[in-house]
Amino acid sequence: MTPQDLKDVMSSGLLSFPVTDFDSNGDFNAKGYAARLEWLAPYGASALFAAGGTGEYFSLYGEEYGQIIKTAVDTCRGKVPIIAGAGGPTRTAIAHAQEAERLGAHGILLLPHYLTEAGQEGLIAHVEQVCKSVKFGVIVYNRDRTRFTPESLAILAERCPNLVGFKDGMGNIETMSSIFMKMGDRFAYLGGLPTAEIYAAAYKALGTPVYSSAVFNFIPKTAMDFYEAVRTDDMATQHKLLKEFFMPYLKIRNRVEGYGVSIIKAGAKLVGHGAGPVRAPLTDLKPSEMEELKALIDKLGPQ
Ligand SMILES: O=C([O-])C(=O)C[C@H](O)[C@@H](O)C(=O)[O-]
Repeated sequence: MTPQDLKDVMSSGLLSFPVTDFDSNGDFNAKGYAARLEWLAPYGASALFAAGGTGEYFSLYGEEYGQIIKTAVDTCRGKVPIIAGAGGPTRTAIAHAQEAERLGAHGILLLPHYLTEAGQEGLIAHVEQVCKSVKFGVIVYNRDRTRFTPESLAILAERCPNLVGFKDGMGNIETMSSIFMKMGDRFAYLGGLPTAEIYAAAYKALGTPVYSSAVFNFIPKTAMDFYEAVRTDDMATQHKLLKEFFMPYLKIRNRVEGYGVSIIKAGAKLVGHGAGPVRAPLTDLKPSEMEELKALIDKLGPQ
């Protein structure tokens, strides 16, 4: 897939980030992961991000990365494009980006670098080195310590023709608006804040209607229904789902840092597609929280 093809894929529809399956020892469970992707692929997401944030990229080790990307690419070939997460230190991000390309992924999402603060010049060098290490398309993820100004993105767009996408995980309307006004259709834009449904209508009003859904992992039909309601400006359906599901869901999610991922694995377990425990430093939901989440899911009806 060329970078332009990746940009086209990212320009419409709902995208999602599958969780990564671990067995009871906490090791990668390729069989479970393949079954998960087989289950999710027909629901109509435009692309799936393997080993992204919700896929616990930050907890992966050694050869697991390649095993996860290979499983995703092999399982979804001909069904749905696979964009691989890659991030951390520049050299790690490059090694993973190149491995993902070799394994047949359709592009990468460049996740934040590790720990340290960095100025714009350094961030530009980081992204440029990763982009230049591969031929396929790159989407940059604006989050945490890796935050870009519109000017930095313009420099990167000039230097890196294969940088085709911008995923926002910050939710700063002024920044997002300035970036969109400066870069226009040079990038495809992805609203990717945790539980992106909450921001979907606002981002659409800014001119960037595409978003990624983590809840797609356990309520794929509702996630697609919500996306359709955003696409068609059906505010009644959006408000009903926000009120009845997403707002009480946020109350559980916001109880503990890191629950943004844990609650997705909890939901997958509750709907019979368990992906095993999260890895430390994340923690799993407590039994009483599982009960609360189950009650919310049950109200939505069959998926
Ligand atoms: O890195 C990640 O997993 C994300 O931020 C994507 C999620 O799908 C996010 O958009 C969400 O939680 O809905």
